Amino acid sequence: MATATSHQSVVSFASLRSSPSSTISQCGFKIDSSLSFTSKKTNFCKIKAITSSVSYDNTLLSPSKTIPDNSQKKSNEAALILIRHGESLWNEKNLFTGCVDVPLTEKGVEEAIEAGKRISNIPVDVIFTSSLIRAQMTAMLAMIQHRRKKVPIILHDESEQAKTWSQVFSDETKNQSIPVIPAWQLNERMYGELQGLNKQETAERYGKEQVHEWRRSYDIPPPKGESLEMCAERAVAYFQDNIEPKLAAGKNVMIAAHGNSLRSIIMYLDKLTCQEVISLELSTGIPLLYIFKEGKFMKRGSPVGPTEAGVYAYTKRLAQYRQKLEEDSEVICA
Ligand SMILES: O=C(O)[C@H](O)COP(=O)(O)O
Repeated sequence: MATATSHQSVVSFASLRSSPSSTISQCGFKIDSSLSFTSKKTNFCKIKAITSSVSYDNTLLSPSKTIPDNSQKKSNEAALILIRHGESLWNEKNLFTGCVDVPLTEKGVEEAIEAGKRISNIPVDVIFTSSLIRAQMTAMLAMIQHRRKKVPIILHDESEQAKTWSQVFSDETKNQSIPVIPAWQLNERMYGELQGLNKQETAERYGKEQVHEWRRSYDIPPPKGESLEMCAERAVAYFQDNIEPKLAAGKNVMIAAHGNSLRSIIMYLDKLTCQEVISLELSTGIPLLYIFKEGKFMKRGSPVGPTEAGVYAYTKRLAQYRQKLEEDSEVICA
């Protein structure tokens, strides 16, 4: 169950963020108002080179015929929902997990369902997840709560055969589906030789400060693992290459990923410094909403519940979408 405290910790952190035009210099990269991300240590071209564009069946993104959904029209505005996966079996055991692929606990399942209720009136046209099961379970469980009742379908593009064998041959069915695009670039940071170790025991062995540095610093990697900076190089580059173009085309996007891959993306969206990102903690299963408009990301906090009026007042488009859902459910109930 999501707690008020965890929600508050995310929201209160927002007040610390720097102004939209701030420049990050302390940690070797600079973000300007055009939201470019360049690394001093790692050339941006190199970042681009390690990511590849996703290819998938675009017809799954085609507009619904039954709901003339404003979210489907070309627009300069779109919703972006970020969700850290629900509690995993290794979160429960307090083990460093990283890229080890463990499922959700029952509590994690409940958190994902609760997250889904919170965003059930917000349009979602395409979902990106990491390639790890805890993020995929979270995305699927959240989407089954959505009032629009579209079916999330994982797009397998690992081989030509996988693509061919998973084709859908009905336009109507495609219109009632949401493509789910898995990407390893959104995976949790690779925790190196800490994977599988108990967090408390590791702190006792190496000292609290050392372990805190490994877990939260920007550029100090855990032994043989990825620092947040290294994780950002793949996660933010993927976001820029594959997710931002969708938002720019007016598609509403949900990303289900991990504590550190999302911290790196939030650092980019909120233009946080490497000092500020140290205190950014993401709770499991708490959705965060951004509005992408005219090339800028506006943080809108965490939707508290499906009926919370405030969220829908953020933009006319969200309000219209919600109203349409209300009208449609009245027709169905009548
Ligand atoms: O990989 C892990 O162990 C967790 O998902 C995130 O861990 P952290 O809070 O130590 O970054």
